[in-house]
Amino acid sequence: MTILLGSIADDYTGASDLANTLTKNGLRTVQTVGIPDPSLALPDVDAVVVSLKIRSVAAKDAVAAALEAESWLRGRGAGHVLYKICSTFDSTDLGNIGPVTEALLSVSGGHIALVTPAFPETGRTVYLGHLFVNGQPLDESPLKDHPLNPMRDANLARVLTRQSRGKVGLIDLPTVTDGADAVRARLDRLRAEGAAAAIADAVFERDLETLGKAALEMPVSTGASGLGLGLARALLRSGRASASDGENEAIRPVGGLAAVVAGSCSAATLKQLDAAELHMPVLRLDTEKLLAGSDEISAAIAWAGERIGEGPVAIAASAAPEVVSRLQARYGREASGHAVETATAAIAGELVERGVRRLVVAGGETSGATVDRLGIPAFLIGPEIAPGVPLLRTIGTGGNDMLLTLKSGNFGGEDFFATALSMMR
Ligand SMILES: Nc1ncnc2c1ncn2[C@@H]1O[C@H](COP(=O)(O)OP(=O)(O)O)[C@@H](O)[C@H]1O
Ligand SMILES: O=C(O)[C@H](O)C(=O)COP(=O)(O)O
Repeated sequence: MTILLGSIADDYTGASDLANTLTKNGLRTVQTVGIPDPSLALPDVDAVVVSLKIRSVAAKDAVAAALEAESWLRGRGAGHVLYKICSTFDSTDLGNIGPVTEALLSVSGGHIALVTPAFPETGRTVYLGHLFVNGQPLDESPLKDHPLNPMRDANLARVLTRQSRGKVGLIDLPTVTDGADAVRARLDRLRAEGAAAAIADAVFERDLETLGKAALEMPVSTGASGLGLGLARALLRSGRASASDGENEAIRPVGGLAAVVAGSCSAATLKQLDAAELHMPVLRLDTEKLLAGSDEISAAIAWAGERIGEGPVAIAASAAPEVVSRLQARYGREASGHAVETATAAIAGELVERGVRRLVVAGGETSGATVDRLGIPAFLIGPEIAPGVPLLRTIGTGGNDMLLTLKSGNFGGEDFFATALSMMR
């Protein structure tokens, strides 16, 4: 298998989001979970998105995992590697967007990385280096209350500088509007001034097409699905890739029971759970009792066992910011996050043991913990359920196929869970 484009995603929902965008824009794409075992038969594709769970780990560990994935992707022919980060630039001052970007540059011969989280289709735009989420500055959006990495600064050059060794420059919207040559010239000037990365403005898809065309001439870039759109379209327009119809066997029914497991505490997910409660049983986990040592996992499985034969059920740890803050104040941010992820993953594992074959998971870290617990090696990309969220079909599970949806916390409309379950047969 020789691929054109490789990507290293810092969480699993972000990986499926990007895989969805690449597929929609004509690239045959597969999503792997980490570096696949050599025995795994992957389909012939143009792009591979390697899912890693490195958004919230120590920078040195994120760098090591990313470099291993980069080497695997280059070994399969990837001429360009996109480090896929969150469209809301989820990170803390301790990394990892800066350290991983600089590490990828150091091994690829690249000198400067174009960086943009813009993804206008989902309301993420960048202007003068400032990120806006549905028109709100990042630090005034719900992302300011994220459980693991509250985003308190909309100026991405400042955010990236705080976690990078090199300087961070800006490619402003007028330069982007002047086209790919102007972007390249700006990158050359910034590199000459000692910059290792440049935040690029983007408000419309045409800006992403310009940035993708410019970025593709370099070995590395960093961004969200919007930059993936630009890279895909640049590959097709250059003739290096031929458009695929996106048809594959991902949508073939798997049957079995169905469930939703939610760990995202985003405003979107909380609304989606409230809407789901109108048409399906929803269990809200008591995370205080969970962390105090009560066997909430067994209780949740017993609750599900009484209901799941009648139809899909949802089990959610998700809670409002003030509830999350209380738990974090008592047990610590990282410890409570990890404990809850471990619990929701264990619940998902027990549900699959009891016949669930169609599973919707809400949350990036939550999805990573769950997919790792289920031991899934890779996914085929199915149809889009909502912008940024595709249906996925497992591969490499010995014929015991499952359909999954790994929903980015902030994505999807209020009826997302009903829509996803209706498409997963
Ligand atoms: N009630 C809760 N209290 C504290 N942390 C929680 C609670 N529910 C979920 N979490 C944690 O919050 C984090 C949510 O992150 P993630 O799954 O990536 O969602 P998102 O996609 O919205 O960022 C996870 O670490 C999860 O374990
Ligand atoms: O928003 C994005 O770019 C991706 O979908 C993503 O990274 C989602 O991460 P989350 O933790 O599920 O919000």
